[in-house]
Amino acid sequence: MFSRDEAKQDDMRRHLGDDRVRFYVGDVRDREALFRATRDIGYVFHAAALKQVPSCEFFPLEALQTNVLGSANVIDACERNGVGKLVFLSTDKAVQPVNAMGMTKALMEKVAQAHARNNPGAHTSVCCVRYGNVMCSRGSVIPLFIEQLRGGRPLTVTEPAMTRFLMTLAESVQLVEHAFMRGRPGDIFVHKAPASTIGDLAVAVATLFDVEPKLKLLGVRHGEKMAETLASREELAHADDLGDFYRIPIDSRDLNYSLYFDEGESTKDRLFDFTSSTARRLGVPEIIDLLRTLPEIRAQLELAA
Ligand SMILES: O=c1ccn([C@@H]2O[C@H](COP(=O)(O)OP(=O)(O)O[C@H]3O[C@H](CO)[C@@H](O)[C@H](O)[C@H]3O)[C@@H](O)[C@H]2O)c(=O)[nH]1
Repeated sequence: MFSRDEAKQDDMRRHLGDDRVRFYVGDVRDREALFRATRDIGYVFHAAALKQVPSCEFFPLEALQTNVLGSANVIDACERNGVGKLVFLSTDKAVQPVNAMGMTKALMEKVAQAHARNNPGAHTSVCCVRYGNVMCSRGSVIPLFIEQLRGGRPLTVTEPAMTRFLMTLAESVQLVEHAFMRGRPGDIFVHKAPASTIGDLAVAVATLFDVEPKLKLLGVRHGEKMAETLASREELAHADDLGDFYRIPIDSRDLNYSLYFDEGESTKDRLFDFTSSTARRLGVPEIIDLLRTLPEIRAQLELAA
């Protein structure tokens, strides 16, 4: 476990109570600290990131240093220490990005793909997963809505028609496991997640906690999109459909495009971006059913009972 936050590490150390887990305090910006932490390690899951959209808008160079240069450092440390497999965690906000967080995550994906393309015999195989919103993750909108309900306050909704993909933590872990088991160098894996509007999500959370929903509209925040995209049509044109997932392989052509003149991409015209406004849309009853499956929500419902 390598991270900057010693308090969270301490919580996890107590929670796991397992001396096979080693903890390193450090920052992915620090190459030597990473090098020390990846010694004698078989596999690495790289989740370190600046991930809050508004704060990255105010401090884009901080996002660049952690999300792009830090990720390059992770690859470098893994290569130097002979780590076999590396999975990068990315986000739907990296596709056709409009905010600094998404732009830096898009560049992180490019760093992983360039490593795969430029080093065909590399010891370390790097692939990526792209998440949508993980329901109930720390600092996200569902725990915020619950806190607002508990305080008897209205739910602050940015824009009711805005849509987001909904993924459970269990599904996001499955996606990482899938990439870990099946990923080839440079692949990007995407879960075919359903989506909802934020207005419906707010109503579903209030209904579940048996409160008459009252919404306070905030307006779209810095750097937000009305809908997110998990895979672009250009990517889907050459993606493999794996049932619950798409695998997007690297474009392995070299820079000599004339060699590929005849290949064309005839399927592209028939495809659409996979976005949270075109994905399977969950209505309020379906969102409630999904919320009921989450351990965090169950615990909150027991508290409220
Ligand atoms: O008071 C609030 C806060 C947020 N929202 C909306 O709720 C949705 C989700 O917001 P939030 O939970 O803050 O997540 P995002 O800003 O979408 O970003 C999260 O989800 C991304 C995946 O899309 C991850 O990459 C990010 O790290 C993670 O913070 C968005 O449509 C917001 O506009 C509200 O309506 N009211």
